[in-house]
Amino acid sequence: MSKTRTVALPKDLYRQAIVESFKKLDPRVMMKNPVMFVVEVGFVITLLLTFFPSLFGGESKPLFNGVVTFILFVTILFANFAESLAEGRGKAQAQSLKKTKQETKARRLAKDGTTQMVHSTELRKGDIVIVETGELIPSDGEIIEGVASVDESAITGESAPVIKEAGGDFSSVTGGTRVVSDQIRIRITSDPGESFLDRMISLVEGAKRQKTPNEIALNTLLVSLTLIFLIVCTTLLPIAGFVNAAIPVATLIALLVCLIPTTIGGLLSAIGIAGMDRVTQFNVIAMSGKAVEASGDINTIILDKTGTITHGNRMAAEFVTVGRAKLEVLNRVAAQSSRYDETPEGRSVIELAKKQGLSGEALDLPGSEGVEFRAETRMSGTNLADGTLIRKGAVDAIKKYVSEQGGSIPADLETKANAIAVAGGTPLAVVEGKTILGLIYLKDTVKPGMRERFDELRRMGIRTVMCTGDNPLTAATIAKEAGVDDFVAEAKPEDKIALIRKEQAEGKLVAMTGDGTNDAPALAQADVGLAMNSGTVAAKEAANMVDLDSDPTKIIEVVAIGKQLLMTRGALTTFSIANDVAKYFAIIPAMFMLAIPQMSALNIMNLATPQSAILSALLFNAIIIPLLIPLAMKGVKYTPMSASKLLSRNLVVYGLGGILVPFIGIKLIDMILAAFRLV
Ligand SMILES: Nc1ncnc2c1ncn2[C@@H]1O[C@H](COP(=O)(O)OP(=O)(O)OP(=O)(O)O)[C@@H](O)[C@H]1O
Ligand SMILES: [K+]
Ligand SMILES: [Mg+2]
Repeated sequence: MSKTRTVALPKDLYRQAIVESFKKLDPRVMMKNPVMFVVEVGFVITLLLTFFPSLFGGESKPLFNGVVTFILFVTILFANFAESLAEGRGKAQAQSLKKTKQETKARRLAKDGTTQMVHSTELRKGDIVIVETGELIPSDGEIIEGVASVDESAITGESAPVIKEAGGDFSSVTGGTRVVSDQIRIRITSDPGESFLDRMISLVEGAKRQKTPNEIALNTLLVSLTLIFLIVCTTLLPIAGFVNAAIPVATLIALLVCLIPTTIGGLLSAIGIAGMDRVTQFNVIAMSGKAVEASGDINTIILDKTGTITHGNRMAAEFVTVGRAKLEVLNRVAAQSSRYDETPEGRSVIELAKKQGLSGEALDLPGSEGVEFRAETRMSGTNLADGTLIRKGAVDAIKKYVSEQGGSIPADLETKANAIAVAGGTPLAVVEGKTILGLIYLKDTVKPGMRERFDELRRMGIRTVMCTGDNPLTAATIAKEAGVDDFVAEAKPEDKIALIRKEQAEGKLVAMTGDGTNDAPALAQADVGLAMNSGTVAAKEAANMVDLDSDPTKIIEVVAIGKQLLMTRGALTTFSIANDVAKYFAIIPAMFMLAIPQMSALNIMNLATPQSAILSALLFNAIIIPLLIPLAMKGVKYTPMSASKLLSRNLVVYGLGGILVPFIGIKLIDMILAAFRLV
C-alpha cells in the first residue's frame, strides 16, 4: 500500500564514511561514547608501551604491544565507521532537499490591497501572498482563498499533483512546492528558517539528534558494566602479584576491551540513526527518535473516520425532505446554508443544489453573514439580512438547536437520518428558522484493504479505535465495514483527548493519526501523533510525525519499524554481553598460563599459545563490529507475534548465539594465526 522512497546514495558513501571515522577519533567526540572512549585510552597506553616497553616497569614485548595497539585502533575505527555509515544516507538526503530550497520572489499583499514583490526570506508569519500557475509557493502557509492543484514532488517524491483548497482539512501548503494550475491566496504560517523544509533538512541531517530516554538508559547500563570490568581488571594486578604471576599491562588492556560491551557500544548510535532513516524511507518525517521508539511499544491506535478510514471526500449525494417540506425549498435553503461554508462538504452542497436546478440568484444574499463550521457546535450556516437563521449540521446538534428555540422535530427525521447512517453516509439536517426541512446525504466510502491492515495490527497485539464526530449509526456501519476493534461516535475534540488520556492512565502507549485542526490537541497528547501532510498546519505542528504520502495506515509500518528498532537494540545488547563467556575462557587461562603453566588445564578451548588466545579474542572482538553493521542498519526481522513470544525467541537466537559464535570465531582465528605461524 505504501511505497518506500529511495534516495540516490552517493557513490562515495563508503569513502566518506571512512574519512568521517578518522575524524571521529577526536577524544572530544569519542567521549560521548564512554565504552569506546575507554578503548581509545587503552589504545594510547599500548601505543606508548610499544615504543617504551618498560614504561610501567617490568618486561613487556614491544611487538605484542604493537599488535594489540593496532587491533585496538581498528576496533575504534570500525565503531566510528558504523556510525558514519548510518549518518551518510541522511546527509545525502539533506543535500538533495537543500537543492529544493530555492530562494524565490513572492507577491505579498499589502493592507491597502496592492501587491509588492518581496524575497521569500522576507516573509513572516501572518503575511498574505498570491501565488499563480507555474509559481513556487514561497513558504509554508494556509490557503485562505481559492483552489489549486499543487505539485508537491519536491517534498513527497509523488509526481501526481494534489488539490489544495481553502477551508477544511486540505488547506495547508508547503514552501518549495509548485502551483500547477489556478491562483490562490496564502496566509504564511512560518518565519524564515522554521519552515517544514528547514525542519526536514535538519532532521534527516541528524543535526539535532538527541539520545532517546531508552538510549540513555542503555548507555548508563553499558557505562556501569565498563566501570565494573575496569575495577575487575585493575584489581587483577595485585592478585596476580600475590601469586607471583606478572601480568603485562597490554594483556590486561586486551582483557578489559574484550570484556566491556564494545559490540553494542560501537553499534548503538548506528542502530538509532538507521531506525529513523528507515522511517524516512517510508516517507514519514519523524520529529524525534523518541517518537519512533514509542511507536514500537504502542498498545492502542486511535484513528479518525473521515479521510483516514474512509476516502474523506464527503460529498453531498442527495437531498431528502422531511415533514411537509418541498424539495425545491430544501435545495435552496441547503445551498444558502453553505453560502459561506468553505469546507469541501459545504461546496459540494452548492454544487448538488445547482445540478438540481437551483439558480445562482438564490445565493445572492446581500447583508447576510456566514457562520463557520466548528467541531464543537457541529453546525455551519448563514444569518440572512432579514434576521432568518439558516443552519445545517449533525442531526443531534440540529435537534438540540431547534428544541432550544421551541421548534418541533418532524416525525420522519429520525428514520430518514438513520437510513442514511446505516448505509455508512453522514446525514446533515437543514433548518430554516426553527423548521427542519430535510437532510443532506454526505456520501463517503471505506478505503480498500482496511480490514487486512487492522487484522495485521491485531496480530501485533494492538487495539484499534475509530474516533469520529459523526453519529453512532454511521460510525457503527463504517467501523464494522473497516474491521476496527472499537469506536467512539459524536466525539468532540476534547473527547478525543479524554480517550487518549484514559488509555494512558491505564499505562498504555497511544498512537493517533489525524489531519484536521480539531485533531491537533489529540495529536499532541498522544505518545505518537502521525499527521497527514495533506492536513492542516495545526495538525502538522502538534504531531511528532508527518506522513508525506498522507496515508494514515502508514502507522502500521511506523509501528513495525519502531518494534524492529527496539528489538535490534535488545538483540545486539544480548549478543554483545553473551560474548563475554567465550572471551573469559579464551583470555583468563591464557593470562595465568603465562605465569603458572599448571593453569593450562583451564585452556578448554585448546588455543595454540597464550599470546594467540589473547590476540584471537581481541581480533574477534574487533571484527564482530563490521560483521554486525548490516544487521544494525537493516534491523532484525520482525514478524507480528506477541511480545513475550518475541522475547523468548530472541533470547534463544541472540543469547545462545552470543555464547556460541565467539567460541567458534576465536578458535578459528587462533587456528589461522597458528597455521601461518603468526604467534
Ligand atoms: N461543513 C459542515 N457543516 C455542518 N456540519 C458539518 C460540516 N462538516 C461536518 N459536519 C458535521 O459535524 C460532524 C463532525 O465533523 P468533523 O469533521 O469535526 O468530524 P471529526 O470529528 O473530524 O470526525 P471524522 O473526521 O472521523 O468524521 C460531522 O459528522 C457532521 O455531522
Ligand atoms: K567487548
Ligand atoms: Mg476529521
